[in-house]
Amino acid sequence: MSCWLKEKGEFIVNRQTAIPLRERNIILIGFMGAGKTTIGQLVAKKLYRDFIDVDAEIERRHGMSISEIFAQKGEAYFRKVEREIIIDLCTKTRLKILSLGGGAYLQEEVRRACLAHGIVFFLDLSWDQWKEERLPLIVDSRPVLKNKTLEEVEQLFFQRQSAYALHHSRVVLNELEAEQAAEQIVGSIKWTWDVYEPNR
Ligand SMILES: Nc1ncnc2c1ncn2[C@@H]1O[C@H](COP(=O)(O)OP(=O)(O)O)[C@@H](O)[C@H]1O
Ligand SMILES: O=C(O)C1=C[C@@H](OP(=O)(O)O)[C@@H](O)[C@H](O)C1
Ligand SMILES: [Mg+2]
Repeated sequence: MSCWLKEKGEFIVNRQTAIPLRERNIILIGFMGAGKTTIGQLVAKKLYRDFIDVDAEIERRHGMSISEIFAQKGEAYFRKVEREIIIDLCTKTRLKILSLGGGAYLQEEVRRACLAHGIVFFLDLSWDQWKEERLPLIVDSRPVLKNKTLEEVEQLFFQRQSAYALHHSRVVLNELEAEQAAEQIVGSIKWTWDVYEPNR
């Protein structure tokens, strides 16, 4: 398989897809509360592109919150809808900034579609920082955290890392403000565009 490698940003892009790099969707993955929605919005603004938050899109289509969908239709239903929407967005849209829900990327079909058609950024945050700073902010709004002990959440956090490791580029968030993280993503993407698709 031929690929591009940007060592500094750990940037590896599959060249087999015909979509030019500049047109590919930029996809943010990572654990819940890492900042995918917040940072995705900022990246979209900086690049003058449309932003789609997959959770918000699911809520819009159902007229229900994610918590209500989990409670009334169950997690398996939510995962099916999330998978279908992401595959649809990956295969039918370009030039978007997409923020996934933290569990979406655990599904192999989702990973395959994202890696083949988009440019995937992993927003990486340490467990200690997540536990201290993010958990209090999101504990009431994420149904996956409901009725779990801290030990169980920690287990989930580390279980998911092997899926998140399958990315094109990683941003280490520890200590970064959302604005700084967005700047880093934009810098990395522009570098890649200029190096691999000059004169476009
Ligand atoms: N870089 C950051 N530094 C501090 N707080 C942040 C940062 N990014 C996001 N947050 C806060 O963390 C919470 C979760 O952010 P969100 O964007 O919803 O994450 P995700 O979409 O990954 O679940 C929000 O309250 C948000 O304001
Ligand atoms: O990690 C998960 O399983 C989930 C993460 C949430 O999105 P965020 O990652 O944006 O919080 C949302 O999709 C749902 O509550 C399930
Ligand atoms: Mg989100």
